[in-house]
Amino acid sequence: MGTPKILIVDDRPENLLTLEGLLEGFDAELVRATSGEQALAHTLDHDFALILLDVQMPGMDGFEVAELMRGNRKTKHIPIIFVTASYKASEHVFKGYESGAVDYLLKPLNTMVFRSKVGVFIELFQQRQALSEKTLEFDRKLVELEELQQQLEETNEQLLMLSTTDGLTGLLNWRRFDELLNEEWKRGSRTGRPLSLVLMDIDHFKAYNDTYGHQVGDDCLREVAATLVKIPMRAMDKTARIGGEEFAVLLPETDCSGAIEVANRIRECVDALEKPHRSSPTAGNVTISVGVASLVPTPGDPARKLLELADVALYQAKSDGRNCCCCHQCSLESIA
Ligand SMILES: Nc1nc2c(ncn2[C@@H]2O[C@H](COP(=O)(O)OP(=O)(O)OP(=O)(O)O)[C@@H](O)[C@H]2O)c(=O)[nH]1
Repeated sequence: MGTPKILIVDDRPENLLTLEGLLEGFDAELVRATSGEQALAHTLDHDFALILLDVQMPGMDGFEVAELMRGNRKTKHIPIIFVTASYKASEHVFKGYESGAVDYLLKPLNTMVFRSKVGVFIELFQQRQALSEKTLEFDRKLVELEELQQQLEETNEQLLMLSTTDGLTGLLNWRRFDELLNEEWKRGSRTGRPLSLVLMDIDHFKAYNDTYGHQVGDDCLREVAATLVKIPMRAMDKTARIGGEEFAVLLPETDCSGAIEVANRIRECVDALEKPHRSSPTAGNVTISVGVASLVPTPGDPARKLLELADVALYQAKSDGRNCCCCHQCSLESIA
């Protein structure tokens, strides 16, 4: 906090000296002006705690100075005490207050009264300064807090993303898929609408890895995942990588025939990639086998039931020669 400044204005140097004497002992810096013009100029360079203003001065008098100060945004809040020897009854006092003065003292000044008034204004100024510093600090802290909050939200979003996403393919991971399966199972139990699951497994992927290397195997997994993402599906359908070379699509409110349609589309799209797989005993390119299961969820049964049925269908598709779809509901008949 800076030392409070007091502007003393009087055209007579001896009066300025008297004021200085009366102000002795205050922890304040005194700035002097011998005319109204000089006083106004000082107000532009300093922030005063108080102005002691002589009324009668040649040129611009004290009232004019006060009026001009009240009209200016930077100076209108500065308290003014008019100090004058001329006492012309209440009309002058009134004029002083009208122009914005906060007090009006007559010469000769009563030392006790004068000093106690000045003391009050210095204290007020210091309180105002302390308040504005606290306000600034508070604003700074508020900005810091908002930044921290934003960082926290971003970190939480990233954490959530990491905990629900498969790092290799960007698809949902097993953990999230399992949650969704349970949620949709419960929803289906309430609505009585069917829930379908399409389970996919890349054929002879061990041989693919052995032939082309693990890195190329990873690229292949990404490519299959990207193909799944491109296949048009409804917003509520969820695609996940649920195991090494195993993928799943959860299809809420979809019956068996709808799920078979999706399953065939997916299998055809992967086949159409024509991605070479020279060590595949069943095809010259990367293919997938697909198992489909569809159920109207029953409240007492676990959601895993759907997964188990789809798994049985997938096993059947593998047994049927791979690169095909099997549906559990269709008596495990191969459908492609
Ligand atoms: N590159 C790569 N390979 C993986 C990843 N996860 C699992 N695998 C491999 O996938 C292969 C799966 O092999 P298997 O379960 O024997 O099945 P498969 O060779 O695909 O044979 P079928 O499923 O019967 O057609 C294993 O060799 C795993 O090491 C992965 O993240 N990246």
